[in-house]
Amino acid sequence: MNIVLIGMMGAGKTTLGKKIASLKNMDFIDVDEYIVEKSEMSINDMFKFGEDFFREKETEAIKELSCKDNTVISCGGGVVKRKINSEILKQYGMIIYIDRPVECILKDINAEERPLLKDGSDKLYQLYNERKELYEKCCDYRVINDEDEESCIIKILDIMKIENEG
Ligand SMILES: Nc1ncnc2c1ncn2[C@@H]1O[C@H](COP(=O)(O)OP(=O)(O)O)[C@@H](O)[C@H]1O
Ligand SMILES: O=C(O)C1=C[C@@H](OP(=O)(O)O)[C@@H](O)[C@H](O)C1
Ligand SMILES: [Mg+2]
Repeated sequence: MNIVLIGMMGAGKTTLGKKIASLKNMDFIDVDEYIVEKSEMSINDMFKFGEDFFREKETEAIKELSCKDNTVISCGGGVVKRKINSEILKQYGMIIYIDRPVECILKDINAEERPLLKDGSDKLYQLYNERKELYEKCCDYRVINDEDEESCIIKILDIMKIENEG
């Protein structure tokens, strides 16, 4: 059984995914880190070739993860933009949407590391509005992450417990 984390950039997918995996003795894969390692290029550099260049690599990476089991897979925020990605991820396991308010995200995010935010943080509100329906449609569970990391981890562990018992 795999856990797939989706949600906006800065929602906490990478941070929470690592912690959940370690607490539950599961493997951890961050799709962005996987792509960066494989292509030996930073995400920022990939975006210099256009967003599609990165999205192709993202779809390729997701396809390659099909052999995974007992793994927490943290995706990049834009993974739901391509229907094919959502379809593949649904087969991998339980999809949890980490829904963190944009105001909270803005306190933590380093916009320089996120190429899509180069035009300013208003862009984050725009992306949130564009994507929230896609996240909701793609997920099995939605977790509101508006407190500290620990509170969100407890919510995710509760969902995993319910799934295991059910
Ligand atoms: N409640 C919270 N949940 C997750 N991350 C949080 C929380 N509060 C603060 N943070 C910080 O916000 C940042 C989230 O970034 P990251 O895990 O890279 O998100 P994502 O992978 O979704 O883009 C981290 O620096 C993390 O320490
Ligand atoms: O939302 C997006 O389109 C993106 C989110 C990033 O991942 P995180 O959500 O882990 O920050 C990364 O994949 C890339 O910068 C594009
Ligand atoms: Mg991440």
